[in-house]
Amino acid sequence: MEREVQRVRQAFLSGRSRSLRFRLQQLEALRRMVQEREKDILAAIAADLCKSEFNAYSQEVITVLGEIDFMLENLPEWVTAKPVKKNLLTMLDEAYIQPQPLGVVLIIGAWNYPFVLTIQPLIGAIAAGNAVIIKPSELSENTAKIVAKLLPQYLDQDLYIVINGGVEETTELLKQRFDHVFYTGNTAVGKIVMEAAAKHLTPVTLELGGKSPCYVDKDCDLDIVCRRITWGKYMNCGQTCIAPDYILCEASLQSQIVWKIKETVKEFYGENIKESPDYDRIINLRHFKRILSLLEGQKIAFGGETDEATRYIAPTVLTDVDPKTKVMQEEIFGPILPIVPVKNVDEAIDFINEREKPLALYVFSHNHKLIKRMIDETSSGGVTGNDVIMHFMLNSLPFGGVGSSGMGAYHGKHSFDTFSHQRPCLLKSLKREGANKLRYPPNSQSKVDWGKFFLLKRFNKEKFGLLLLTFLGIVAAVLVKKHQAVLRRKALLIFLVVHRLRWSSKQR
Ligand SMILES: NC(=O)c1ccc[n+]([C@@H]2O[C@H](COP(=O)([O-])OP(=O)(O)OC[C@H]3O[C@@H](n4cnc5c(N)ncnc54)[C@H](O)[C@@H]3O)[C@@H](O)[C@H]2O)c1
Ligand SMILES: CCCCCCC=O
Repeated sequence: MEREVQRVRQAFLSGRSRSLRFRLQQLEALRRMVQEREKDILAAIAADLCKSEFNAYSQEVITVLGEIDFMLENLPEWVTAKPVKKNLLTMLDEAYIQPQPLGVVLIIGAWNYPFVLTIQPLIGAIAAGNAVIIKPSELSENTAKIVAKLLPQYLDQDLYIVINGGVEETTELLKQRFDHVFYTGNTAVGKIVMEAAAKHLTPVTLELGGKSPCYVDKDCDLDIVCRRITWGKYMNCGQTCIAPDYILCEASLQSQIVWKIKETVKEFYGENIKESPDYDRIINLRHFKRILSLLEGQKIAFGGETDEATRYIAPTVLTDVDPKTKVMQEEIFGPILPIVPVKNVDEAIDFINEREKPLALYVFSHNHKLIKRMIDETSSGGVTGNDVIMHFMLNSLPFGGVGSSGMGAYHGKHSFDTFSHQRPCLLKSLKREGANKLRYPPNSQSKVDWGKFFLLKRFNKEKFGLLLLTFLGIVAAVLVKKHQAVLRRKALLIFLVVHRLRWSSKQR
């Protein structure tokens, strides 16, 4: 493992990942890979999650292609140095921020969207000029294999490598020194990753999970609300980090919501859900059993049918759920939707604030003020009002958690920033030492007054005249510097005229 990381570091130190041209080439090659090998990629995702090719394409491949296009379009602008505002002390100097790559980045992916959750961070890391080691999730083994097979066929083989393996390999990998670790997965492992990274003082981005609440106000079009919730909850069989985990609503809405979600499930997946190509399966038996255990003691309004052999769990809704029960203590990450009745929006806000900060928050209401209030009075990684999931799709929005749902963010420019160091650069001249002497010892009241003037723009009245004079001197110096060429030409002209006149008078 050490040797592998060393090889990638050497490739980074060669400097070839840094040029804009190289980054664009690699991103274009990655796009070619996705387009030319689309069938293989879709087949691998399908094998891991019993997913149709349509679903795999629209949930994963589209996002990857969109992200590459966005990077290619904007990268030339992002990589350029950005001049910054200057103060009186630096007005004659050059000051700018230069984004630079961090170095060798480790990306640890999760299994639930196994392609997009490893390739989208990779796009950001390449765009920022880094070398990358990718560790896909071992649970989605088909996608892990295809990623390991295809990337070396299209990308630089020493700068971007895939290491496959489980807990043992990841533990070993995490002992190495990286310049950034980007982890997607559960919160418990997030702590392990952060602890390992801390040993090298390596910064981390943690894309974690949590229970994302969904508040449904009574001032709503429930048909539309329930269609949107049904789509976001049962997509990928509920195995979505930002799926609405549970519904909070007034008790009077409960039965209507149950009825409308049930009708929508029929509309989406037909009478025989098991036969629907649009309904996926649970990743493995461990998760299947974990999800089933959440149903114990609950009132099932509809759904609840299961098939262990195919890891099928029907879209399920639970009503009158007691917040103290197991289903409300951990992230569900499956197709079970509890409804927890609350008295009003105040109680919903308190309910959310009494728990860990979620990855997403959803609020449905015609009342815009109510949505704004929920946003102002709660905290979560991201928010979508009157819909679910959709903030993930807009790459101008940073995607990430807060508190126990994660730290840091990515997507679009936010990925570029995550994988870059914003290097502050100040370029001074070795001239103008007079002004610089003010900061050298021995110190004095007069030097402090100068400091106040330059940095705080505060004047000592007695010395105001002197300061004004100095300021005018600086302005004059700036003007002289700016018009140096013109002045030099004028002086030369005067010199020539004077000499000519003296020469003429001598002749006479
Ligand atoms: N915020 C996001 O973008 C996002 C996206 C997807 C999933 N998630 C969250 O991830 C969770 C589901 O994923 P998961 O954790 O089951 O995925 P997982 O089991 O695939 O684990 C994620 C990664 O961690 C590694 N790993 C597992 N145990 C480890 C250990 N002990 N030490 C070091 N590495 C280890 C795995 O090899 C894998 O690459 C959910 O909580 C979900 O909300 C978050
Ligand atoms: C439709 C794509 C959603 C991806 C969400 C990522 C977290 O699981």
